[in-house]
Amino acid sequence: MTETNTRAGFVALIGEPNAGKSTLLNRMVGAKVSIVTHKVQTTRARIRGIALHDDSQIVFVDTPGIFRPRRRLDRSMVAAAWGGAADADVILLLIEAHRGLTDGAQAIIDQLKSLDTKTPVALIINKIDRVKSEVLLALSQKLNEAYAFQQTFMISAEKGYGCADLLDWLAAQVPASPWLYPEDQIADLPMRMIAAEITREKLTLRLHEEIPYQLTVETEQWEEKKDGSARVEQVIYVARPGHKGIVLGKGGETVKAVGQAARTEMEEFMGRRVHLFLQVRVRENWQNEAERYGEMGLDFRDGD
Ligand SMILES: Nc1nc2c(ncn2[C@@H]2O[C@H](COP(=O)(O)OP(=O)(O)OP(=O)(O)O)[C@@H](O)[C@H]2O)c(=O)[nH]1
Repeated sequence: MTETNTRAGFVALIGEPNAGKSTLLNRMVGAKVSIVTHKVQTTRARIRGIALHDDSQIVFVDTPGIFRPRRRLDRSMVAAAWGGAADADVILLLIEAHRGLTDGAQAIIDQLKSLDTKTPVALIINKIDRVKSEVLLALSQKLNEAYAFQQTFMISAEKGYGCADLLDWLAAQVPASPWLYPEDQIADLPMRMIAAEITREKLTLRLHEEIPYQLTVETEQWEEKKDGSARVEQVIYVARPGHKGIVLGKGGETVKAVGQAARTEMEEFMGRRVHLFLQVRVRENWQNEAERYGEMGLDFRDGD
């Protein structure tokens, strides 16, 4: 390929929590780089995935779900989301077909209007597999009255409907440019952080209610072994002493199951053997500690 034909740019995915941003990112990139669960607000970092299509390299910024921030951590997440949108070449606003124009979606549209950016915004009506086709046209009209979207796509990120058209369009939208990343790179997150995200996803799937939002996972040690395997040591930080027992489970069975599931996925992702060691520690104030934010790819905002 000659460099003169290439295109490259950033695409920001915005939308309410659970709109399907991570699912869409994974479908576009064709590999699992951002964690997807049924629970809201699982995405904390500005994870990027890279899709190659035609001669275009499309770099996705998977932002945290945009919602009304209360806690300090939440405010950092929201700031990261809008920061990603403002820097992008294209913004995709995801709306859930069965929920329509919710108050939360309207708040995002209001924020978009105040963004003072010429960045084109496309409307992505996602989860069309969950509604009858008759409702889609009316929903699309209503949303296009609320904001002057450049383009509307109706998709199912999960089933793949409409995703090829969206990818074609994005490939044509990003500006003429040399590629920004080496061809074989699918995520610019360091492996340590991906490994921590994998463990956090497994914890989120196993634990209930508030606890997943009150814990964080860090990869403390990463050792490359001579036989090609990796020895990975991670710490699960919980916010309250009472949570430690819950994460450990009876006789340590919860953390053991989490570790097994996480190890299997890390091995699939990296294509080699992994020895994973998990520890649970209480750190009551972790949500207010500046260094944790840097590790999650977020800015720490001082002052409450
Ligand atoms: N039926 C259906 N479900 C979908 C579709 N796309 C995503 N989902 C589901 O919706 C849920 C949320 O998807 P995510 O991709 O994690 O959503 P997100 O917007 O990244 O969420 P946050 O990280 O909380 O911001 C998951 O259970 C997905 O499986 C779709 O096209 N159809």
